Amino acid sequence: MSRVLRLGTRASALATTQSGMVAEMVRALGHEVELVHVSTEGDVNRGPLAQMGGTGVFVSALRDALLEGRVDFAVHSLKDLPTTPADGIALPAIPRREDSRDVLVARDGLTLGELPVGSRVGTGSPRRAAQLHALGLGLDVVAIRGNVGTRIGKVTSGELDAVVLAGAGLNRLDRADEATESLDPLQMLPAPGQGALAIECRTDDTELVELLSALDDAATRAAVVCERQVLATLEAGCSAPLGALAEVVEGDEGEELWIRAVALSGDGSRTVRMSASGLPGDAVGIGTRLGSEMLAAGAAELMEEPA
Ligand SMILES: NCc1[nH]cc(CCC(=O)O)c1CC(=O)O
Repeated sequence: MSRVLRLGTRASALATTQSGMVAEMVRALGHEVELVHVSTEGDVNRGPLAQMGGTGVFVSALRDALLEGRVDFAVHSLKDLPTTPADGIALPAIPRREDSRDVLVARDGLTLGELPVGSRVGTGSPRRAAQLHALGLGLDVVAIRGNVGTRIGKVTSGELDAVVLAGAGLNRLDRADEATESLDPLQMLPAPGQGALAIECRTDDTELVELLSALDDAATRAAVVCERQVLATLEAGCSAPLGALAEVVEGDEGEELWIRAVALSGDGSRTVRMSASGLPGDAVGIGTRLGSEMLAAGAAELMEEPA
């Protein structure tokens, strides 16, 4: 391709790092890439995300820039993408996911189990808050927002005893060594799509759709499609108290997809926890089945209960 490819990115450290990683992947395929900054409502407005129209606040400005031809492609954290496809926007690549787990960054190197009763643990995520409450450790869950640096700063300053963050974000910012524990998904299931990147471009830019599809990882795509199908079936948004984690593993008869999911009441006192498995090619079907079973068990009503 002879043109220079313009990669639209938000200005945050995590967004520019993720875009930089993808820019390198595209350059490795032999193409020229330049980064173009685009600001979004989620960056400008510092209020609680849940009051900002919920899903997609970080996403729509980049999609507008794509559709208006100001940029050629964009990188999102997959977990921030609404489950409904956008008109004119293609998702040619979901690169290989590395760490999907949440991590704890606590004072004095503490793990979750070592935090004393009454410890102040910060998170802005209803999913993380509900799962923290559900552990029954007597933690005081404090609502916070801000970028990774701001959140960790509240532990460094002594304002909080710990915060919970996506491990992938810390790894990408080269701050993985600040995590004091990677949380076992048995205790803390991640958000659907957590840790995976989504690369978007215009559907009608068929040349670029084809080029970017070289960066797609089929196993990661199957896993996150399944996780997001649970979310869609439960008609929940990215800020719902819902965790889901799927993996493609080698079984006796070839590849199998496994998924675990949990829906919680806001205060974590009630949970619907279920799992399913099947063939990776049936990721949508597996996610729909699991979501339907969770609905039948009352998951939708649970998630509406306040914190
Ligand atoms: N909610 C914002 C957000 N969107 C994606 C990530 C981390 C990177 C990822 O999950 O891929 C984060 C930060 C966090 O949850 O700690």
